[in-house]
Amino acid sequence: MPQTKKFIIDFDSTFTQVEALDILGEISLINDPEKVKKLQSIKDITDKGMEGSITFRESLELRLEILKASKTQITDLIAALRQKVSKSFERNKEWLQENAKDIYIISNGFKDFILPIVSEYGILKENVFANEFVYDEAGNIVDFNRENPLSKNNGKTETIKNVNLEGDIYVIGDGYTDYEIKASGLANKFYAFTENVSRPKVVSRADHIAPSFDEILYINKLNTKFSYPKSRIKVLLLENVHPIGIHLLQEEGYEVEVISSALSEEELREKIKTVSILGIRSKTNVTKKVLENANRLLAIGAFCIGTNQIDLEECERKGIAVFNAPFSNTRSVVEMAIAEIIFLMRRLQDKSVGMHVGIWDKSASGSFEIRGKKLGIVGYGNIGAQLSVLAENMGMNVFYYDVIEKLALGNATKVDSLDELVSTCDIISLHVDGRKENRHLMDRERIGKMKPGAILINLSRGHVVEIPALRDAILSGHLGGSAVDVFPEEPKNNKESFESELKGLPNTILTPHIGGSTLEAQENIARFVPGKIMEYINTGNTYNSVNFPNIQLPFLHDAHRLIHIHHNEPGVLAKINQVLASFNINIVGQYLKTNEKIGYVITDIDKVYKAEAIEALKTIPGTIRFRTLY
Ligand SMILES: NC(=O)c1ccc[n+]([C@@H]2O[C@H](COP(=O)([O-])OP(=O)(O)OC[C@H]3O[C@@H](n4cnc5c(N)ncnc54)[C@H](O)[C@@H]3O)[C@@H](O)[C@H]2O)c1
Ligand SMILES: O=C(O)CC[C@@H](O)C(=O)O
Repeated sequence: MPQTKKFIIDFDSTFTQVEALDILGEISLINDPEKVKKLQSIKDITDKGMEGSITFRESLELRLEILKASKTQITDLIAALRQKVSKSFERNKEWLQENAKDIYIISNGFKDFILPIVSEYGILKENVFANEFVYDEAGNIVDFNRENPLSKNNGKTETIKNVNLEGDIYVIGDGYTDYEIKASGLANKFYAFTENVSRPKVVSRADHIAPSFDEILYINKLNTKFSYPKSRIKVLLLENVHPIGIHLLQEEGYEVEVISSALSEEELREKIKTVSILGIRSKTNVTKKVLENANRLLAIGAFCIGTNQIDLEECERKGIAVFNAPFSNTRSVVEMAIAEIIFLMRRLQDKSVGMHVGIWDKSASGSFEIRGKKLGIVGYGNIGAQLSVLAENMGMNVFYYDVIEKLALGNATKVDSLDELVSTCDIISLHVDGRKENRHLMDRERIGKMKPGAILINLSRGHVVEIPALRDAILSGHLGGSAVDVFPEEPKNNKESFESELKGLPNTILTPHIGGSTLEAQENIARFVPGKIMEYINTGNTYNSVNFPNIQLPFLHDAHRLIHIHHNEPGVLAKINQVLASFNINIVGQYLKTNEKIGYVITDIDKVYKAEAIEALKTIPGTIRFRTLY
């Protein structure tokens, strides 16, 4: 059935993210020595007008007086505004084009720049109501058409009266003048549009607060492109995720909450109730107890490599996909390992600390080159293998041990047992993953097997080394030194103090879990992880997921996508297809992948089907989670 609602949309800060006259000011005042002051005045006047504390006509006169703009600058303004259309209108361009006859732009802005922008979204010229500039012969803006009702107070209301619209009329805007349309009885509903700006005086009068245009389409059951409004997807980002990650998720239209530290189990258990996407680093433990409350959670992004802090099995059982950044910080860790090997072999740490308290200890005793020394790498994964290449390039002899078969890079030599590796190498560097079984991999006995004077580096996970045993080995002089970046207990944030038995030991470098903390690495991670999550939410792709069967799906064209996550038990796919057949639904494409615990079935179907079919699919026995994409 064709939709019959009419939408009146405001332009400045609603259809576009910005106030056009502010941008015009940036252009026309570019060479004005008082530009900053004047731009601020324009903004202040705009706000006063929007809040209703000065009349609209006053605000217009005052701003044009400051702007002193010209026709050629309007052309530049149009180019700038094209880049600033609000994301949710951009996302729903097709819908606007298809429903153009029911969309009206009523704005106190100017047709001169509004028409070129909105016409690209199919909006009809005759449905655009706005002011008009008056130019002099040289093309300078000298006034506005004072006869146009929109240049006067209550102009929007007057305009709508003249247009005489019929049917249900919904007003979407961020300003007081938009609310006034509803207040004067000319519209059924007023949606305060808060995607770009939220004005308390306006929001408090709204029938509905709309953080995006998707939201308005969704509540009016007009959503044809997105099955669920992104603004209803709540993201919680913990532990100082790089601002790029925050920005990308906000730009996608999600509601993003940012907390700089990790949360305790109890705090997270409470917070998680309303969260759909959780972003963490290494210090937030996502336990079974936390997950008990995570009923809206679709995905977790570990903005790091390690995922041992997350109960992956429980996530799988609840249909929560987990993604990490397996490569983004590996180079940073390797560079730090190289630096620490040199530092410890030259005892630079102690020398530097001594100098700071006035000790001049010029001696070669206990200081060695790294050239020709034996480096033993435990765990020859992404980090271990890169370290192997760099260390060899610096003249070290590299040996490694891994529990699985790994190709030796360069001249590195694979060793058959960990004990053999630790007892023959001068430096042992740990790069194993954080699985539980690796707890105390370097225990007292194994540390005891290390060569006298050898060095132990741990940049992997805190539980891998038995800390009291390491302390004793250094104090007794059995080991020549150590560098430790990761600890069994780490402070949740930079305000909490650090406690460890390793504090104050000789030739021991202690760092606050910063192996991957370079700006390059954090930026890479902040781009990679949101990218994976958004792909999963938007297309169902699970490629690179840590706990889900990996599927790389084709783009969705002219179909709806059913995403069905179920316990891996016999017959679920058959039941899905039985339901589809019983509702006479045509399958366009179907993809299935399972792992030991779950099955992941993606079915693309023709767009027309009965809503009951979806209900039937949701109730198939064994279903963990079901969602629809279109
Ligand atoms: N300090 C930091 O800031 C920092 C930064 C990034 C990664 N990390 C940690 O570094 C470690 C390595 O990361 P990666 O990306 O190279 O991981 P990876 O998964 O690519 O490699 C780990 C390797 O260790 C091997 N392994 C596991 N247990 C082993 C054992 N008992 N003995 C021998 N080999 C074993 C695995 O088979 C695998 O090849 C992880 O624990 C990760 O969490 C720390
Ligand atoms: O940045 C972090 O918190 C974790 C870094 C590192 O341990 C990782 O797993 O990538």
